[in-house]
Amino acid sequence: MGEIDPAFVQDLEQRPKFKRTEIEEIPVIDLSVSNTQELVSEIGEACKKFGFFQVINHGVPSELRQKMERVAKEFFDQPLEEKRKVKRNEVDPMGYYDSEHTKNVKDWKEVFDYLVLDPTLIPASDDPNDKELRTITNQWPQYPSQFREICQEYTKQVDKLAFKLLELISLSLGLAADVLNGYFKDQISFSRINHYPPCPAPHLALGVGRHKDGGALTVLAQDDVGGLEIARRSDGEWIPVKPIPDAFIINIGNCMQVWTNDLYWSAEHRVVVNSTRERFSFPFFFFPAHYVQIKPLEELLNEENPAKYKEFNWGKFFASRNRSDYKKQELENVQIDHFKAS
Ligand SMILES: O=C(O)CCC(=O)C(=O)O
Ligand SMILES: [Fe+2]
Repeated sequence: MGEIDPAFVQDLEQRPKFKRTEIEEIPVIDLSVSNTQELVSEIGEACKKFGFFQVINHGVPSELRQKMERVAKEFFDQPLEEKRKVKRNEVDPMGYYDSEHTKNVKDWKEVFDYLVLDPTLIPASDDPNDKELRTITNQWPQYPSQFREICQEYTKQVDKLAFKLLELISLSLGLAADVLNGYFKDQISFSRINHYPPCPAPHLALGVGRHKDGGALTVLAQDDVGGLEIARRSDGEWIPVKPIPDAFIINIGNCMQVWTNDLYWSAEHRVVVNSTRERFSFPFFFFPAHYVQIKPLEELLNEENPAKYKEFNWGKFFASRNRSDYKKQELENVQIDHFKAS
């Protein structure tokens, strides 16, 4: 099939196979079960084994989700010059973007990003000696007219769900439900809308190249097209995440892996594209405040389980990740493995 710009072509070993031997499903967890003990133990097992699970009966109204899908399509259906009126750049990192790189290869997608708290304070640069902060704000398009209102309402509900999951995860670690909440008082979380257009060469490109999410958790809605794959913790095999109507996919991010000293797993994942159907997905990246220092939680450490990571500043980690999204760089972007205690 068709030719594509070489900027999108993945290295041979990163290209999707489209051929599967056995398919394992990630756990589907019903948040309405009344037995908290049972619920938290299911969540704990999923966080250890996969770092990924889906939730149903989560309390986010399905009508709101349908509205999100509608305005997302209306926004991305516009001509490029309309979308570029709210284009993000290195100064204004929120808004529309169509040339993100993951692992230095261009992703077959376009995105729209917006903050939960507007304005949000982040470090001015990723230089550890630079103490300066800067304020970032949202950019909203004029059309669709309800876009802003629906996006904000949706994210308010998903943020609530993220706090609920944070508490369930804390309980699953044998800790008080609210031990981690304080880190999110000035959260720098943002929501993204991903649009993956049909691709003439799905065997060469990826919608999003393999990566781990940086924050604490990601709460993701996907439509019915499918394409998300996760690397299984036990053997690295790529397993597809089946679309379930109205479910949210939850994945553990880098901060949670460090807090739990590797007990819970931030799984690598990627998105494969297809030649016939466009796809939309809606991740909410639940990020601590910029000033939070990330390190294994003292309560979980002992002589047999010493800290596997040195502490690092979340804001600087975020700033460094953000910088590498914009252009091809010589080196891999920052990873938690760079903070492993030797
Ligand atoms: O589109 C998806 O299913 C996942 C996207 C993703 O991993 C991301 O935006 O970080
Ligand atoms: Fe991701």
